[in-house]
This record gives sequence, structure tokens and C-alpha cells, in this order.
Amino acid sequence: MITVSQVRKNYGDFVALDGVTLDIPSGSLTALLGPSGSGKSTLLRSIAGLESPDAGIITINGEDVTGITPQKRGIGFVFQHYAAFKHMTVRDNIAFGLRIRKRPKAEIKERVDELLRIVGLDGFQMRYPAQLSGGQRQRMALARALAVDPKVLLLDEPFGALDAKVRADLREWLRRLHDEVHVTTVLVTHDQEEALDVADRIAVMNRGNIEQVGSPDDLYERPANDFVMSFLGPVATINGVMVRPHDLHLDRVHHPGAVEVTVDRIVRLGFEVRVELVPVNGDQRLSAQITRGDADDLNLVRGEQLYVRATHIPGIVHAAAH
Ligand SMILES: Nc1ncnc2c1ncn2[C@@H]1O[C@H](COP(=O)(O)OP(=O)(O)OP(=O)(O)O)[C@@H](O)[C@H]1O
Repeated sequence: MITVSQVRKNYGDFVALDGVTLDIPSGSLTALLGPSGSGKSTLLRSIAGLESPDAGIITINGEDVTGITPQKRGIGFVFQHYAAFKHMTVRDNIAFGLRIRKRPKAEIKERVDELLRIVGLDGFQMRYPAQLSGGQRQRMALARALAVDPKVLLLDEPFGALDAKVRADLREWLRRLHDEVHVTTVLVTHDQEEALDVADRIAVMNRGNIEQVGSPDDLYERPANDFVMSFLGPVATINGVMVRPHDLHLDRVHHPGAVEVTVDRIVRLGFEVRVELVPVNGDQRLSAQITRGDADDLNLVRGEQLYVRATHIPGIVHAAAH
């Protein structure tokens, strides 16, 4: 378990962490999710010991590590741009931490073989980092961080520099890796899809504070406020209430609570159809997400008028009336 209590960090006048308190359970994969500048990296680097907080306490497995150097915290760290040792093979890069700890040769070989298998780089052990793809290089970085059996694995946008397809593959891979090694992992990301996809817990950050902590379902279905609601996925505002676009229902007849709208655009996205709507009463425009089947049944035509209503209103969220 990692505990962060009332941690503050200022850079000059700027408050990067505004008294953050967070518990990270052992064995969890927790994502720190938030917009750029919200303090995610500062919090992660404080846990790592790469930043020293101005106030507050951080413990790892019950030990106060606030004043302890990064080397003594038992952490593995992977950054977006991982600095591999270019002149060393993949095998030697992974073995590095074990060598400087002077582990016996046989143990190093066994551990590195195991890690090469876990990260799927068995066939690449004699290559140099320059001969790897970006995704392979990040997997090597993870193997290197895991080699010394860290108590905690800290990942700062580890897939941030990779293209969307590779990112998606690596997310799935990280999830499986975590299921296998169970090391307490904290992942910084600004990508809500990435957080929802891999994390079992998400802490949503905004302006140096934590807005909400919970499972992906909790946050998506029961967001604590408008910020979490809008950061976790697309929203539409209807009658002053924020809802998810897929919770909007289109109808040709009026039902209580329905709003009259004009169909402005119909965008077919494979199985789903996004229908952009302009309320007749001048409210802000909104998008409904419906299935292709529903769209075909409705036989929607651009410019026609119909009614839209919310079939599900999440949690306690209410947008400011306008
Ligand atoms: N060494 C520093 N000196 C001054 N300001 C800093 C320093 N490090 C971070 N900041 C500022 O603190 C704020 C929080 O930075 P941080 O890197 O924690 O945000 P983040 O949520 O990780 O954002 P990003 O996703 O863009 O990395 C930012 O506004 C940043 O400019």
C-alpha cells in the first residue's frame, strides 16, 4: 500500500499539488488521470522521490519514505522517453540493475530469461535498443524496471510517444503483465480511454487536486462532479443535465422530458451512428449516439425535427443551468 497524505508542492507561486491525499492499495493498477498540468507527474515523481514535497507524508508498505532517496524506495520507473543504454543489448539492459546489485550470474540469467518471456522479447535479447520498435523498447524498459523486484512500479505516460494501434496493444499487454506479476503499479495518463481500459482504480486529477477516486465503472456511472463526468467520456447536456450521448433516445413523438431538436448531421461510425442535434429552443447543440439499427429504423433525414430525451442520468451530476 502506498499512502499519500496532504502532499503539497509549489513551483514558485504555482501550486502543482494542493494537499493531495490518496491511498494506493497493494497489487492494484491505479491510473492518475487528468489534463495536462493537473499535477499527475508531480505526484508520481513525489512517490518516486524524484521531487521532494513542500509538505505532507508518503509511505510505502507502512514505511515513511518522504525523506528517503529514490534508490532506497524499492521502485521501478518507466518514462515516456525511456533512456536505454544504447551500447548494451536488450539482455544486458534488462540485467543492468541486477549486475550493479552484484546478484549471482546464474540468478541473473534465470531472472532475465523469465523477464524476456514475460515482456515477449525472447527472440530479441541480442539486439541493441536502436534495432527495436518503439513498443518493444518500452517493453524492454518495463522488464528493466521489473528486474530488481520493485515494491512499486511507476509509469509516466509509458506509451505516450507511440501510435494509437501500438498503444492499444501495449495497454492490453500491460493489463496481462499486471495480472501475472501483481506489482503495485501507478500509471500516469491524460488519456481517459487508456485509464478506463487498463486500470482497476482511477484517481482523477485537476489543478493539483484529486477530484475522485474509484473503479472505472464508479467514475463513468457515478461521477462526483461535472469535471469527472466530462473528462471520462463524451457528454451531452439536455435540460441542463449532463448525460452520455449513448443514453439519449430519439423519437418522432413527444414524451415527458423530451426536447425538440433539428437533425443537423448524421455521422456513421461503423456500428454506431452519431446524430448531431440542434435544440429548437436555442439550447446548446448536442450529439446522440445510437446504433445503426436504430438509425435505420428511424430513417433519419437531415433537417427534420424530432424529440430527444435521456434514458439514464448518471450519478448526482447536474450541469449548471444556462
Ligand atoms: N520543475 C518545475 N518548475 C516549475 N514548474 C513546474 C515544474 N514541474 C512542473 N511544473 C508545473 O507544474 C504543473 C504540473 O505539472 P505536472 O507535470 O505534474 O502535470 P501533469 O498533469 O503531469 O501534466 P502533463 O500531462 O502535461 O505532463 C504544470 O503546470 C507544470 O508547468
